[in-house]
Amino acid sequence: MTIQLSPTVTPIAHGVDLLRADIDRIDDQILALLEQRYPLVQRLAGAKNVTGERRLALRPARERGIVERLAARAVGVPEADIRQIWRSIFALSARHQRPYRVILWGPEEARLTLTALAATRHGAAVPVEWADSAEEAWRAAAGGDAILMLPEGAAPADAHGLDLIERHATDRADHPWVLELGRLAEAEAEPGAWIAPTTGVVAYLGGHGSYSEEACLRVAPALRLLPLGDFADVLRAVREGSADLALVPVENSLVGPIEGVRDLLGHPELRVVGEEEVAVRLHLLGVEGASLETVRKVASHPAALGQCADWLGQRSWKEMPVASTAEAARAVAVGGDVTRAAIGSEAAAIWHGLTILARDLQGSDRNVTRFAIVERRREFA
Ligand SMILES: O=C(O)C(=O)C[C@]1(C(=O)O)C=C[C@@H](O)C=C1
Repeated sequence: MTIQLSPTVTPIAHGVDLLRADIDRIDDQILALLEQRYPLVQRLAGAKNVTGERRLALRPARERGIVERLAARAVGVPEADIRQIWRSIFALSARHQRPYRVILWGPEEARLTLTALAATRHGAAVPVEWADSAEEAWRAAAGGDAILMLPEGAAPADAHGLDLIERHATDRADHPWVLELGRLAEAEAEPGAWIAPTTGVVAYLGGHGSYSEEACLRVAPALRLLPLGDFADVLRAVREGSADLALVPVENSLVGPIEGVRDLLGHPELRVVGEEEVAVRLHLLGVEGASLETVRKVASHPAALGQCADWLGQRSWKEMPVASTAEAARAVAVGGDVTRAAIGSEAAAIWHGLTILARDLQGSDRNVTRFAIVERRREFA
């Protein structure tokens, strides 16, 4: 759309009036476009179901995409100006979709920086409050209706459960970075929009024959597999860069959320980029010579033991929770003991040379585990 402007060469006495008339015409156009933009934002609120959960309406990845696209098109408007103008639009739009406030926390010397940053980032439309402690600030943001801004390193010990919205550089040596954190929608990237890398390393729990391995092979078959001992190690590998991707189970249709994973996923340097569902069949695996009569102890990951609770309830075997189904199978194979069995997949039986003593112990025909595909946030990469 091109707007008809007055000729630029005008006598100076009339120049100001004519220029202002042009500016008024452009402002009318901007307003007319905002009149069209606002209802679209409202409709998006419905599509995003921002009232359903206590989570922010803000979508930082989408905001970055818009600013990048506009900056690439711009000729005379600097990128910093585009970012500043659209930040106000985004903050107002998000606030119309679902009200939020900004909570600030930091030492005395960081207060000016934080106040100024909150104002430029969210504009005057968003209420700003100071918290009395780091813990209080964190709790407020974890409630889902507030954004927390604090200098890097000022987070309370053991803090988790918030997503990184943005990392702002400041001009202060004593607090060079301010983090902006909040509870974002589960997978901020649209499901399906993520494209698996074709080189690199994928970390997962367990080893050969685990369902996590199956999830990795489905999602990113070209990547080198990096099996690790527990969920904390798997996600640390992504944060520290020794893996490009991690796959971790978050929920199983029979036993619900997988213990401990959700908290670890809340780390601000991590980002869930997609999901993969894997149908899980669990079998009893033993060494040669073992049978249902010889077994006394059964080892597996607690979630797998839980999925077989009905079947195991009919026996008086001792249940041994271990780090993963693959680890259980490995230990049984190495032990060579007919009184011990593992619960795991057919692939685990093949990998470890075990015999399947009983099939499909899971309590339902439809036993599905949902895996999160996790990357390091771009800001930290
Ligand atoms: O795309 C969305 O999800 C929106 O809510 C729209 C919009 C926008 O104004 O463009 C608003 C807030 C979000 O942070 C990102 C984009």
